[in-house]
Amino acid sequence: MSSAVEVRPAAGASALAAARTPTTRRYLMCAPKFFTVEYAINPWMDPSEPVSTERALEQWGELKRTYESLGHVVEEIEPQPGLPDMVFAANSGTVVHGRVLGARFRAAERAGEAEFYRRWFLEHGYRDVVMPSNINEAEGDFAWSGRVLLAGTGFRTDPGAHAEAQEILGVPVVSLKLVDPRYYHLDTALTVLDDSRDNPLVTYYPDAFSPGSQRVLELLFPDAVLATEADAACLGLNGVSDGYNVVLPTEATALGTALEARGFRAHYVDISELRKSGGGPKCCTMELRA
Ligand SMILES: CN(C)C(=N)NCCC[C@H](N)C(=O)O
Repeated sequence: MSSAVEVRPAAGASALAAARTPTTRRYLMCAPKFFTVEYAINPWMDPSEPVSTERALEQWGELKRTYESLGHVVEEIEPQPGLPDMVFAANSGTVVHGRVLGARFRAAERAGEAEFYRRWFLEHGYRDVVMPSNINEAEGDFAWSGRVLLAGTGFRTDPGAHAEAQEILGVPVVSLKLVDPRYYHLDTALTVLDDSRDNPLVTYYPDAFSPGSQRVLELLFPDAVLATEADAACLGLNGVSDGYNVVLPTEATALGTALEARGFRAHYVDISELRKSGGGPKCCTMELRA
């Protein structure tokens, strides 16, 4: 990572606020050129509700420009007709320390996306690219937190994919069980705010997790920012952080305020059209970690 700049919390911020350090990120995104909601594979999707592809493109463009204005590098993959959910790039690969674990989707409707992303990695110089045998929806259920890969299961990613990720990526994996179908992917219930090795921090909505997984999160992240039902219900936990700047859906102002009290800076984007498919900022953003 590069361009580390230490940012001090504003005067008057809570005593819990720490110095935050943003680092430049590389993201892979896919324009929602063919975005529609024509099937329902999660509770947010209603194919009878009208969807504007044009509006989705505008919102996605604003998200991309937000990252660029924060100094991040955004790569793009070509969208493909017939794959309306391909905009959710985070579902198609987990990249940690330059190693890539590809995706295997649970729904037949999304299965075709994985191969386009695999090819993108190979064409962009990635040599260590492994496609999984278990169902694994990539960063939808895998979140790198600096020392361990947090791994969700319960709705999409198979529990067996967690051991596979550990073996292929060579990092410790901690399994977490999701229990609320509205929060079907880990990244709808938890955001990594700081993925530095020495100071990892997350925010999460406890009720989205089984009691055992809640205890694991408490042990791993005793200082975590606990999100409310209202924060989660607008997909507020589908945020993207660079260690200081956190990009959140427009409606997630209460969560944004809580994060600012802890020394982060909230940036809001309207993702209302993409949310009709059950996605938010993080879903549209795969991080390419060197
Ligand atoms: C983090 N990511 C990527 C997500 N949570 N993904 C949104 C996927 C939405 C899609 N309609 C689906 O149901 O698969």
